[in-house]
Amino acid sequence: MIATLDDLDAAGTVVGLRVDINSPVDADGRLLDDSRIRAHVGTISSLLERNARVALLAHQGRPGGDSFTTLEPHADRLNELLDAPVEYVDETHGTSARAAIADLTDGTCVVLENTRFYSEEYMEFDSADAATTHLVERLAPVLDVYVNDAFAAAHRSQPSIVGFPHVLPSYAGQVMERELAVLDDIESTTCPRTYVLGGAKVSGSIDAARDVLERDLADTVLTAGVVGNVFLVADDHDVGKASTDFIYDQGYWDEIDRAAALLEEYGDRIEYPRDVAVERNGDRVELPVGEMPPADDEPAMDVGTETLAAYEEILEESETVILNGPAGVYENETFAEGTQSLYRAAATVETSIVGGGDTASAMNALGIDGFTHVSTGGGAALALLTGDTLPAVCALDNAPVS
Ligand SMILES: Nc1ncnc2c1ncn2[C@@H]1O[C@H](COP(=O)(O)OP(=O)(O)OP(=O)(O)O)[C@@H](O)[C@H]1O
Ligand SMILES: O=C(O)[C@H](O)COP(=O)(O)O
Repeated sequence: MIATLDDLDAAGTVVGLRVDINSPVDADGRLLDDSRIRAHVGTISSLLERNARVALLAHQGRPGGDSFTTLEPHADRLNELLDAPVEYVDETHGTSARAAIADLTDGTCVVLENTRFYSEEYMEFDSADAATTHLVERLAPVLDVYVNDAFAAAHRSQPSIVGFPHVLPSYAGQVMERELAVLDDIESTTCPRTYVLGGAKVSGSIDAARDVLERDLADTVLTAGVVGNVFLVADDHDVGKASTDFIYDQGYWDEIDRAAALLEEYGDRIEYPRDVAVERNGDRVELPVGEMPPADDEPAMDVGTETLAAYEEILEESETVILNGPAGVYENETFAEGTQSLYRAAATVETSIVGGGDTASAMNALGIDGFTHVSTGGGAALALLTGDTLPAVCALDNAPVS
């Protein structure tokens, strides 16, 4: 049984709080979306109001990636959102970081620097070995307890996620608690239950599709995005050179056989696009499957209106819908129609659960709300829906009791 904040005597306690505020940023590192930062305000405020002393741990981006930046903008945004003072230190476990933690007073918070600025954080360990990393060995002695609120990174067995629970009394934060309560209990939702698997996480989506079909969790799986294109190819349709090259370049070519095997076994419960919207000289041109392939330089960027009509009919008959990943390249307004229409239809279903950091950002960008639950996690939500045990949850489950 995982301990929660209800079990923590917070007053005067130095709390190492791991959150996931990994956010879209522009070329200058400015925040483009603060959904994940806002999602953690409840947990942070609750601890500060109870006079805890909070050291915030988080990652931003991946080494070498475009969004691999400092957490200073995140600390500035938290300062705007929280009533209590939020400091920032440009270190994670060095002397300045430990001094900043020692200087905390009741009800104050310091944001430590991006955990992934240190190479060990981007490696995977079991909980015991993670506890021997520099990050954990240097920070644990200056912390009293650890709280993990970073559901969106819960599928990563990295030191800041699984190391501290091996050596400190540990608790789930409010986001972690809420996400597990919803996503780890899909069985209790009512049927017919439809899954919409879109976006670009093809391997995880096919894992999830197989799992929910094998476990009879899904009455229907609707595919869209790159996932939908892979299923089109798996059923011997030619999506055109541009999208075929994209699938290959993303390393998803082997997924086509896995998708074909799923169609073979569960074809009556899997839907893929009947038409796609391709980009032709910058315009949106819809092509029914029977008229494909498009020209070599015309990528399939969205699902078409015929597909949307068919999918929306299935959603109208559904009692529960779980969605992960957008239907198309929603960042480009010309190809946002599929995501907008499909997610608006999904929001009218009795129980609607949205997974995915990108998907949640898409919902905000497109002004779509009304869902029962919007997860902060993409890969983590998919892993949970696939029946995987999340390393973060396993570590919390085995943590020493305070
Ligand atoms: N047909 C398509 N071709 C190429 N890219 C697509 C297509 N459809 C959707 N995408 C891209 O998929 C990306 C989002 O997919 P992803 O699976 O990462 O979503 P997510 O799980 O909600 O996000 P995350 O887990 O990364 O927070 C978007 O950037 C979008 O542009
Ligand atoms: O954005 C996410 O999915 C989480 O923050 C995990 O990030 P990662 O995929 O870079 O580990």
